Amino acid sequence: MINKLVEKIQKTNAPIVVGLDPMLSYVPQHIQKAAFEEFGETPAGAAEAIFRFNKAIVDATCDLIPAVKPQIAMYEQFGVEGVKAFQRTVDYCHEKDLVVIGDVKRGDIGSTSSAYATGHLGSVQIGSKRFSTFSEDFATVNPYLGSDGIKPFVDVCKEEKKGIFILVKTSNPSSGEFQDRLIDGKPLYEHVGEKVAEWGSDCMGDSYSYVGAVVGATYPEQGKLLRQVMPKSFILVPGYGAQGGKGKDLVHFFNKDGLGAIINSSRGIIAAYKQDQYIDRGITAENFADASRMAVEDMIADIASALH
Ligand SMILES: O=C(O)c1cc(=O)[nH]c(=O)n1[C@@H]1O[C@H](COP(=O)(O)O)[C@@H](O)[C@H]1O
Repeated sequence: MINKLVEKIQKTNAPIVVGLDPMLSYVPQHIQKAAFEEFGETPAGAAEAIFRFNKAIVDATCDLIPAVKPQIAMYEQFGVEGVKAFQRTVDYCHEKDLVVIGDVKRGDIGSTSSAYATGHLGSVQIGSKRFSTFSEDFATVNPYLGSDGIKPFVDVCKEEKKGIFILVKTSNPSSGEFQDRLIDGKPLYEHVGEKVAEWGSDCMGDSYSYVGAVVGATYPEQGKLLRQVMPKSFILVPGYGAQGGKGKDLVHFFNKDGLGAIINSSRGIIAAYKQDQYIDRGITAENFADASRMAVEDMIADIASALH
């Protein structure tokens, strides 16, 4: 799957991910109203509304982008119905030939990580049959439990040719509380980056490993260092747009081959229709998906101009 991700980035010339984080408050009223008329003001109604919202955004952007990243918390808040909307979203994005990064941030003791890896990336045995259930292409993984929490994900990645992105230096304001703590003279995130390089060394695609890292756009200096520490790992870079990251901050996340990083924006794309800059260009809640397309085009141009 890492090879497919690289190919799709090269084909679209767009190292970006559209983050499908559909808070109900981002879903335009006309979509909510139609879903509620059919399913009521219920979790099923909300789930239908967020799926319709996602579908419109995917339809408007899928020819421009290599990948999407649905964030499962946004769906789980609606319980079982929300999880069904997550699954429908994953399946619809696959129909559109997009690489799907499940932002599930899992990680536990080995046996439990193994079940997470099976559910999200692998297939589950039921009697004499096997089923692929969620079937994302990549999942985000939390490394706090150490190697035995990671290994089951790596094993499934090897079998299924899937991939993971391991949290190394997160984009949020408090990320330094633990991640920047010095251990043996080096920050914790650097130790984790070294482990990511080690875990990924025996699961290589053509040019990059199946084991990638998450490093926030909001920490460009750390990104520069981690790029050197993990030369063969793809870096998923959230924090662009709504969290303040800009194209110029991203230059050192990429390798000399122009690859090695994929930048996520969620609210900046899916809620673009609420921004003045797009309202000024004729956007209303009715044509919200056109604003998402414009935001994708603007993001691609911003990153390209920073890299050249
Ligand atoms: O793993 C992630 O994707 C992630 C890691 C991180 O360090 N920071 C971060 O913002 N994210 C996710 O990336 C998305 C960012 O959303 P926006 O700030 O709206 O672009 C959310 O889904 C976050 O959960």
